[in-house]
Amino acid sequence: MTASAAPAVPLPADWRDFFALTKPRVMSLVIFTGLCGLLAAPVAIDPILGFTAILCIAVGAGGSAALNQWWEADLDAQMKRTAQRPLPAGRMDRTVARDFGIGLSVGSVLVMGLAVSWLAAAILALSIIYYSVVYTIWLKPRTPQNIVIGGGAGAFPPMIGWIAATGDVTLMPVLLFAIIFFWTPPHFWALALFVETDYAKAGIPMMPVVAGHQSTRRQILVYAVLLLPLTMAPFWLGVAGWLYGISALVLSGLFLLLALRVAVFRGGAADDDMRPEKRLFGFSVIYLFALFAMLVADRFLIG
Ligand code: HEM
Ligand SMILES: CC(C)=CCC/C(C)=C/CC/C(C)=C/COP(=O)(O)OP(=O)(O)O
Repeated sequence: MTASAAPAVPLPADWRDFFALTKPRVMSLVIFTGLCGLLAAPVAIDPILGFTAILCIAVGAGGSAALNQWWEADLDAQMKRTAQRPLPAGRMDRTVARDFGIGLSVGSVLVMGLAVSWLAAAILALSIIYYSVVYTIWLKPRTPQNIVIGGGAGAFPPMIGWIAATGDVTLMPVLLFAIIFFWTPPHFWALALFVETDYAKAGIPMMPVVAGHQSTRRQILVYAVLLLPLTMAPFWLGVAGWLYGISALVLSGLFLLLALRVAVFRGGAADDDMRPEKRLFGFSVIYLFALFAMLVADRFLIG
């Protein structure tokens, strides 16, 4: 465990620190994919219940992010990218962050269960435990495959949204899970390549630290190749229409080109020039937003 020192300085935590503790920028995509899962489902959910379900996904994701930072405060203090977070910067007491994380997590699961669906609540609980315990405490410090296995946590929200609307699991939510699962390694390894020195310093066995640049780049390419048929599957299987199919082809094609640039062409960039990686990371976020948005557009415009 990395939780130890309580800061000796006054703790001027305000609402901005609590908000930051929920990793709002990262979780925006988690919440968006959850909303898309709910809207893409073939059953229209009552708007108040739908809003409650999304709120629970947001609050649960935020709670698990707070627990992640409670556990990793000492690690975060060692990395430039994370050193200004509320805990390593000493603006908040650790137990407050822990209790905030537990409160949000438990509250979100209970409200989801009582108001929407206990199956959705169970999967929300599983995602929270997966991120804050299985990934953060167990996998992240132990194996370079941490995010491949841990990626499951972030892949559940569209499934939760779908179940909130329909009450059951069919092929489509499983495909949506698989898309995010296979998207996560290129998303994260691209970032890990350009912040690699930080992870090495903190002793975290991220893939670029353990396997080196070239091996990580090749693995990014493998996942990008797999993503193309996987994102096309809903169209091929007839569970999404042509608007989604064309969008998935274009978006996954671009993603693959950027991954090829990372692993093969490099567009003239030298090995230590991480511009191709930065571009792939930036596009990975736009890619997932756009893919899920087109899935919903397809459902409403094409049927
Ligand atoms: C185990 C899986 C994942 C890992 C290890 C990971 C890691 C990261 C890290 C370290 C960052 C930089 C964040 C920062 O310093 O602010 C980041 C950014 C981001 N991640 Fe992930 N991520 C994962 C999965 C996901 C998933 C599943 C989603 C959404 C579906 C997601 C969405 C985002 C977004 C939107 C950003 C950009 C935030 C910004 O605009 O700065 N990530 N990710
Ligand atoms: C509904 C629900 C519970 C969703 C959870 C979603 C989930 C798994 C998100 C993971 C994304 C994330 C913030 C990774 C950060 O990795 P890190 O914690 O290793 O990054 P850091 O170095 O920035 O702390």
